[in-house]
Amino acid sequence: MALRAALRTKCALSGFLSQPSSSSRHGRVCASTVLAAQQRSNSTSSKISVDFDQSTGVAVMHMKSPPVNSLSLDFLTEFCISLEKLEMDKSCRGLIITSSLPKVFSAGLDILEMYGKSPESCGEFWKAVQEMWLKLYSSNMVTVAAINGSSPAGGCLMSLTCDYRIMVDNPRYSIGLNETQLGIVAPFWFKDTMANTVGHRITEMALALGMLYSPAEALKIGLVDQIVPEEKLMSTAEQAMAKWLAIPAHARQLTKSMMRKPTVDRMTSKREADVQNFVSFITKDAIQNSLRVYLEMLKKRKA
Ligand SMILES: CC/C=C\CCC/C=C/C(=O)SCCNC(=O)CCNC(=O)[C@H](O)C(C)(C)COP(=O)(O)OP(=O)(O)OC[C@H]1O[C@@H](n2cnc3c(N)ncnc32)[C@H](O)[C@@H]1OP(=O)(O)O
Repeated sequence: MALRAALRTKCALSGFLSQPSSSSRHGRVCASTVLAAQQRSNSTSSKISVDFDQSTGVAVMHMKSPPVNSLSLDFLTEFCISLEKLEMDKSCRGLIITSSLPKVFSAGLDILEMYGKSPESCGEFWKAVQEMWLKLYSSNMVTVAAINGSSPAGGCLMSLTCDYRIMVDNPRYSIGLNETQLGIVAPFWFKDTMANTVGHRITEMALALGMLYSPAEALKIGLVDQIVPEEKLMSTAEQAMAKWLAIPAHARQLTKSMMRKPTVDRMTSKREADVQNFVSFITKDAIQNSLRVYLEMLKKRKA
C-alpha cells in the first residue's frame, strides 16, 4: 500500500514522458533539434534515467544508483514508476535496461533494507520487490537486459524477468542467484523465473550452491542469450529489440502471457503469504547474523 501511495504521489509530481528534450543520452544536441524534440523524451530521477526514442518506440532505462545499483526501497519505487509510465505510453513498445555504473549491472537487493530493520519496514520493502517483478515479468513491452557488469541475486532476477538477456563478455563479471551464500533462500518465484529460463535441474544446483556464473558459463546454460564485447552491447541490444519488435505485437504479447501467466498467477495468489514468510524469515536472529557476517565479508574484501 505504501508503495502504491508513493507511486501515486510521484506519478502526479513527475510527467517526464511529456517533457521532450533535445539532448541525446550522450548529452549531445541532435542534428535536427526540432525533430529530436518531437521524437525523443528524456527523464531523470535520482536513481534512474530514461531515454525514449519515439521514432523507434524504444526506451533505454539507465540504472544510476552508486555504488552498486542495489535495489533499495527508493530505487524500486523509482523503477516501478518509470516502468508504469512507459507501459502506459502506447507509443513505447520496447525497453532496454542497462547500468550507468562501471562494472556493476545491479548488486541485487539492498542488504541494508533487510538488516536491522523492523518487520514493518521489511514488509514494505518486500512488497516493492514483488511489484518490480510483477510489472517487469508481465510487461507488454519487449524487454531486453543489457548486462554491463556483475548481476548477482536480485540483479540476476531483474535480468531473468526480461524477454532477452545480453551480457558483456568480461570474465570479471558474474551473474546468478547466489542467495544461499548469504545464508538466505531465494523465494519460490525467483526459483520459478530461473527454472522457466534454464530448466529445473540447473536451477536446483545453481540455487543450492549459490552459483555465480561468468558470462561464458551463463551463455552455456542459457542464463543469458548472447555475450558480446562491451562496445557492442547497446548496438546488439538494439538489433535484438528490432527483431522482437518485427513480430506482430498482439501475437507476441499473447504468447508471452501464455508462457508466463502460470508463474505470475502462482505468485499473485500467494502474495500476502509470501510477504509474511519473508518478514518472519528475514527477522530471525540466525538470518540477521548471516547478513551481518556477509556485510562484514564485503567490507573486508574491499579493504
Ligand atoms: C523467504 C525469502 C527470504 C529472503 C529472500 C532474499 C532474496 C535476496 C536477494 C538479494 O538480492 S540479496 C543481495 C545479494 N547481493 C550480493 O550478494 C552482492 C554483493 N555485492 C558484491 O558482490 C559486490 O559488491 C559487487 C556487486 C560484485 C560489486 O563489487 P565492487 O568491488 O564493485 O563493489 P564493493 O563490493 O566494494 O561494494 C561497494 C559498496 O557497496 C556495498 N554493497 C554491495 N552490494 C550490496 C548490496 N547488495 N546491498 C547493500 N550494499 C551493498 C558494499 O558493502 C560496499 O559498501 P561500502 O562502500 O560501505 O564498504
